[in-house]
Parts: sequence; C-alpha cells; structure tokens
Amino acid sequence: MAVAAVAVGGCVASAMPGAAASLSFSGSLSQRGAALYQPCHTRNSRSSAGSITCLRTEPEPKAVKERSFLDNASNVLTNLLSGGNLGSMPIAEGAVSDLFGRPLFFALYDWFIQHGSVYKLAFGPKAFVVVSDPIVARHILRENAFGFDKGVLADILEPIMGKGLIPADLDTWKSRRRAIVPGFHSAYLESMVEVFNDCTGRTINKLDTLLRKAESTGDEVIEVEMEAEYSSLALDIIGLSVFNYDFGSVTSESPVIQAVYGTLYEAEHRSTFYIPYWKFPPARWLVPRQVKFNADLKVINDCLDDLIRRARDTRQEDDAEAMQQRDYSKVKDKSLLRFLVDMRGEEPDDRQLRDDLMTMLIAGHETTAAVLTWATFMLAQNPDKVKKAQHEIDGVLGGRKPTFEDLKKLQYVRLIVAESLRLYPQPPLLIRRSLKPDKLPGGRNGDPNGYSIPKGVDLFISIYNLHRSPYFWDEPDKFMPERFLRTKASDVDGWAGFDPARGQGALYPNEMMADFAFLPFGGGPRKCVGDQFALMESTVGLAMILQKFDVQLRGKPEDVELVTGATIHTKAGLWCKLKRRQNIQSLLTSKVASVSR
Ligand code: HEM
Repeated sequence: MAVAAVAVGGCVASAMPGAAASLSFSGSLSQRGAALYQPCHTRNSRSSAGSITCLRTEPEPKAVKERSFLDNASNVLTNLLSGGNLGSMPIAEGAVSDLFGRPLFFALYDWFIQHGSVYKLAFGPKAFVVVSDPIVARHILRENAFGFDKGVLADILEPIMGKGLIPADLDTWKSRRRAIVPGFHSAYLESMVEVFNDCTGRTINKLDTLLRKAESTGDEVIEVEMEAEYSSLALDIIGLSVFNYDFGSVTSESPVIQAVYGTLYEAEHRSTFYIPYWKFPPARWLVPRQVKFNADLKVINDCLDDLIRRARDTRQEDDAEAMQQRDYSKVKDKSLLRFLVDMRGEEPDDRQLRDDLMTMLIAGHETTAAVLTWATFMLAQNPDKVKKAQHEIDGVLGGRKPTFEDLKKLQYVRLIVAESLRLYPQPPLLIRRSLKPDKLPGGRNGDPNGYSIPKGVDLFISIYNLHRSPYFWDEPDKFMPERFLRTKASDVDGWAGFDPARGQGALYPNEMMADFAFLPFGGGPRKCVGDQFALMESTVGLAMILQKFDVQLRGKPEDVELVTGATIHTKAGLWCKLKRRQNIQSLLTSKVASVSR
C-alpha cells in the first residue's frame, strides 16, 4: 500500500491512498487513542531554565493487538518490498487497521511515541520516513532545502495550480517567489486590516440579524455552524486582497463560489484516493466527478483570466520599491494582482499569473478558516481564556474595529491564534522527496550517526507531532496561549530551545524562536508567503467575533469529528451556540461598514 500526503495551498493535507480502497481519515477527538492523552512515562525529566520542559519519555509499552490477516500480509509485503535501505532507522510496523477510522496524523503520533522522532513507515511496497524532530526538520526545510522537492504533492496539485509556487519546478519557483514575496510588503499588510474588518463586519452583521430574529421570539441564543461562516469569511478576504474580486460569499451564493468549493473538494478527493485514475485522459469525460471538476476549473479560470485582462488594461508600470513606499490609503486597487501586473521587470504571461492567483486562493482560504474554527473550538471549552481575551479586546478597542496599531496591543488574542495553530497545524504534515542521497541527523532518541537516505525517498515532516511533542512542550495537549510568553530554555542536544528574543521582533511566535519546534508556516526558503497576512486576518476576525459574542459548543467536544483534507477540519461542522455579550449592548450600536460590491 502506498502512502501519500498532499499539500493543498502549501498546505499539506494528510492523505493516504488506501490499501484496497480509499481510506476516509476521520475520527472523533475521543478516538484519538490513549497515547495522546495519557501522561508519558517519564524516565528523565529535564526542566529547562524557565521555558519549555523537555521530557525524556520512555515509549509506552506497545498495546497487544490482534492482527488481522490483512495486517500480517501487509507486514510480510513490507519486509520484502520496502523501498530504500534506511540502515538502523526504526521501522513502524503498524497494522493496516490502525489507519481506519481516524486521520493519518493521529497514527503517526502514536508511532512517534513508540519508535522515536525519525522512523520508517513501512506499510507496504513503499517506505516513508516520518520526521518529528526540529533538528531534522530544520535540516530538510532550511539547511538542505534544495535537496528535496514536494514529491507526490506536486503531481496532485499541478492540474489545479499549474506552475504556481507550490507545485512549480525550481526555476519557475525561484522567479515567481522573487516576484510574489515583495507583494506582501508592510504597507500592503497594514492596508489589508481594513479588508479584514469589512469582511468580518459582514459576518457579524449576518449573525446579529439572526440573533435579532431569535430575540424577537424571546430566544437569546442561536445555533450556528461556525466552520462554514469562517470559510465564507476567509474566501471573501482572499478574493478582495489577492485579486480585488468580491465573492460576497458571506451573504450569497454564486457559480464561482460553488466552483471554488468544488475544486477544493476534488483536491481533497485526489489526496485520499489510491489510483490516480484522473490521469487517464478519458476520465475527464467519463467520470462524472471529473467532468464536474473540469467544469469548475473552467469557471474559476475564466473569472481569473477576466481579472488579469482588466488589470493588464489598466497597467501602470512602476518599480517594486516605489510601490512599497506608496500611501496605500490613497491606492484604489490594493490587491496583490495589481502589484504583480504593475511591477517593472517581472512580466509573467497570463497563464503564469493565473497559476499564481489560483495557488494563493487555495493556499490562503481553507487554512485561515481552519485557524478560526479551531480557535473557536478551543475557546468554547475555556471560558476563562475567553474572558481574558474579551477583557483585553474591550480595553484596547472599546466598541470600535481594530486598526493595525491595535493588533500590536492585542497580545493575548495573537497568542490564542498561535496556540490554535500549534494544536491544529494547517497542514498537519509537510511532504518532501529527496532529489539526491542525503544524510539526515538522527534526531532525539535516534542513531547519533544519523541516517543515510537514497534519492527518491518520500518524507513526512509531521508538524502535528512537533507541535505536540512531549520533548518540547509542557502539557502539549493543553490549550495554553500563555506558554509563548515564557523565557529562554536551555540548550538540549543541539536544539537551541525556545527563546522569544530570537523572534526577530515578530508580533507572533515563529519557527526562529522555537528553533523549528514550532512550524505553523513551515520554514526555510519555502516558508509560507502569506504568514503575516493570515495571522493578522485571524487576529482581526477573532477579536471582532469575541468583542460581540459569547460562544459555546452545541454538543460535547468529543463529538466533534475530525477529517483531514487540505487542512484539519470537522466532519459535520462546528456547531456553536452564540449569544450576545451581556455587558456590551452599547457596542452593538456601532454599525459595521460593508464592503461595496
Ligand atoms: C493560517 C493560514 C495559513 C497557514 C497555516 C499556512 C501554512 C503554510 C505552510 C505550512 C506552508 C509550507 C508548505 C511546505 O513547506 O510544504 C505554506 C506555503 C505557502 N502558503 Fe501558506 N498558510 C496559510 C495562509 C496562506 C495565505 C493567506 C497565503 C496567500 C495569500 C498562503 C500562500 C502560500 C504559498 C504560495 C505557499 C508556497 C510557498 C512556496 O513554496 O514558496 N498561505 N503555507
């Protein structure tokens, strides 16, 4: 059985083509298995100088488990066929049944605890190396970044994103990255706060209208599926900020919106299906879902082509540096597309621009929606943290909308966003394939001589494991935004520890502070280009929602089932009970402006 993981939008979906059929990776939080929640058996606990306690854990004894015929057959196959002699690397000989009924990244966590931070996943004819160690991740993502490409990920995303940054070949990637990164300059980011405000304002107006309706019949509480609301919000934001197009999805439906969701759905399907039948040309006419996919793609491409044509028709060529110095409050079309079209020197053809836009649409939409979803999920279970955040929000904002300057003061809300990304990284896994032989560091508990890997080895860097590693985080499963405020940890085995001072003045915790134990946006040359954009967007969104409403879950947290596609999302939505905040009636009178459509 081959195992693959797919990143959508730079944003890797944990996905695994199944043995005989496609596997659906879903599982309720309660199904996560004891390994995640039971305390690690501590052999040698080293508390660092204040910050993160590094625990030496002894693996839990492997549960004795009846193995099915399929499991045994799989293991025999594995031993016969597993690709690459990876020397002394531990092998995770999981049972096929371990993978059913829950997301892949949960199983990878259990094996991490059992086998250590670098192991070979040997489930079938092909081997995968699973990395859960910051030093090894740093090696792959930064120190030898160009010794790896995105492997299977690029194959799956290429039909959707063409030569966009995520699947692009190295030469295209270099030139497009050089053009796109300057587009996220600080004047642009600052000016986007208004777009975040206006779009979140629409969501708030919608919820407010629903509440008013309920109140008119004597109810104080409404039930809302918040994941869908956040998805619409993030789609509207990405459309306006990246290509100056208003999807208006918070308040309406349109063929373009349907097509975007259809495309995301297909990307998820491809990432979880074993046989890439869509590569067989007649499939595009014979298989109904492929017919629909191609029709959806055409709707989006036509829309993007039209926007590109209009931007070209009104091109005003300028130097990138000059555009970065402009007073953005006076710029009518602030979008990234405008910047890319106007920039002197980089003149991509229309097809390349379309691939760039499509990549950012997909990379920047579901990821941010997922951050807001899981932040809400965690906050709903931690009313004390909600109160603390609301206290901060009321103190900084009173009843008004946040400005860029306010974001600097909303420290606790920013840490909530970071902590949500730690617990629910989007994507949970990064994918790489070695382009030449390499030597990986051994990682914690691993072979001190490291592991030689041949060319062509597929790797998963499990961000989920890194973010919940008992070696680097105190109470790793606990929602504790305050954890990022702690000070320096001591050096441990080549890992420099957690030190906020290394954050290079950043507003949010990042991979530099944690020396690659915290990787919400990846690291090295292929780090997310939209990280600051997404963090600010999430902070504004969360602050504005918490300013107006109190949120509770409709059911029990353990009833919220997880699935992974491009991101970690819920199986049946995040159903919440929403109530107007009691003590801020006056705030509700501040009308939220809507973006003209
Ligand atoms: C909270 C939201 C987001 C998260 C968690 C996130 C996460 C990531 C991660 C982990 C990567 C690295 C993938 C890898 O190394 O394989 C990545 C890459 C990327 N992201 Fe994001 N992202 C987010 C939002 C955005 C936004 C808003 C945009 C654009 C508007 C964006 C555009 C990209 C692009 C283009 C890449 C590929 C970069 C390259 O290969 O050079 N992302 N993202």
